[in-house]
Amino acid sequence: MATAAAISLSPSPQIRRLSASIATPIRSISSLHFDSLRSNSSSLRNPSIRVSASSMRVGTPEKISTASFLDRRESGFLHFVKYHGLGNDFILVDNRDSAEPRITPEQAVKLCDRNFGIGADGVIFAMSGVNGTDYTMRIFNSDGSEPEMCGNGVRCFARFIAELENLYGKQSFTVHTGAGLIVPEIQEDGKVKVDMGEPILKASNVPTKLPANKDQAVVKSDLNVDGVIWNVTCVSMGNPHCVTFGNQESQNLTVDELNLAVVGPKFEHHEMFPARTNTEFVEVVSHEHLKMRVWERGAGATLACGTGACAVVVAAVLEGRAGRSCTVDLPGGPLDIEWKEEDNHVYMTGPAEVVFYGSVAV
Ligand SMILES: N[C@@H](CCC[C@H](N)C(=O)O)C(=O)O
Repeated sequence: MATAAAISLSPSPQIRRLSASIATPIRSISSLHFDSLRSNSSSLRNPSIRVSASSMRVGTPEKISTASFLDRRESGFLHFVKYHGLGNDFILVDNRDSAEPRITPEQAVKLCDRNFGIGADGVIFAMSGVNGTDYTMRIFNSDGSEPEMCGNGVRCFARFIAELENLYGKQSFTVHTGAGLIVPEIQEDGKVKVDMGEPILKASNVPTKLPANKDQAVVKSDLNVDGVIWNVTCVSMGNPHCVTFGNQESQNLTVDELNLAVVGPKFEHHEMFPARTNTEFVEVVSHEHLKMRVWERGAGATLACGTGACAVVVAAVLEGRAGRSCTVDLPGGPLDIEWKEEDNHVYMTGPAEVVFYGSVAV
């Protein structure tokens, strides 16, 4: 099977070294016979033990101990677990022994590549807690930028920590993120409910340069995108979101008809968003049911965005389109979102699943 030949070499020696080393994981990962992980962890010590990509079957590695796999510390290798939350997928790295991410943003870009790498929307690092929190979560987007928060990612993070620490049943953790304190709770059914904190509406803190209303928020404002006037509401869930339900041509979007790849980047890089933005395009199905597609800052079209779904419910309430408790359908599946009146916090509930375990030479 071709491996190294498929790797494009970059000009800088550092990146060249990385490119060459990625040749190993591509062969290893594509050749892992996932069912073998259940009963024979020796295949992990020698991932090329099974070399037939055509025989690859993906199974959930129920019996393997994540902790013992990730405990291995051969220099030059990064052991990871790939997770997804409704198809929003991440490479999870045990980084509890260091205050710096174990790979660089440039390496993250390579690993996230869906053709030449592992393939993911981002890399998440599980680190020790600070200021009394249990853990710290950091994340690199697939373009190497570092966002403040990731909703689907923090659900995966909670399940990853539970695996690392051999914890079962209901568990909750305090997690320090760039968006402040986030509290995920693993429920008995395996889903994760996350206290996502309070939404930020003050325009300058979202941040957006769009003119704010008297409450300093941007709600149902006009945004000119290449001559089309969109109605947008801007919400930060620690990271910036621009939520739209329609434009001058179509007051109520049919999201399946959108050409996301064309319109998404125009929002992301719009001059009104100094830190770029995530954008959610939303269709109101009913007062408790919304459907959205997302263009993520630094990752493009993804199958789901947890912070985005939270921002959508906040925007829908502010625009009087929906109630505080909604099911939000994303391309990868539904999330339950509640913006609680009592504490002003947004709560998100949804799944997080292991996809596979792997090692890459870095
Ligand atoms: N998919 C995530 C959001 C990840 C960060 C985002 N791309 C950004 O740059 O803000 C989620 O589930 O929230």
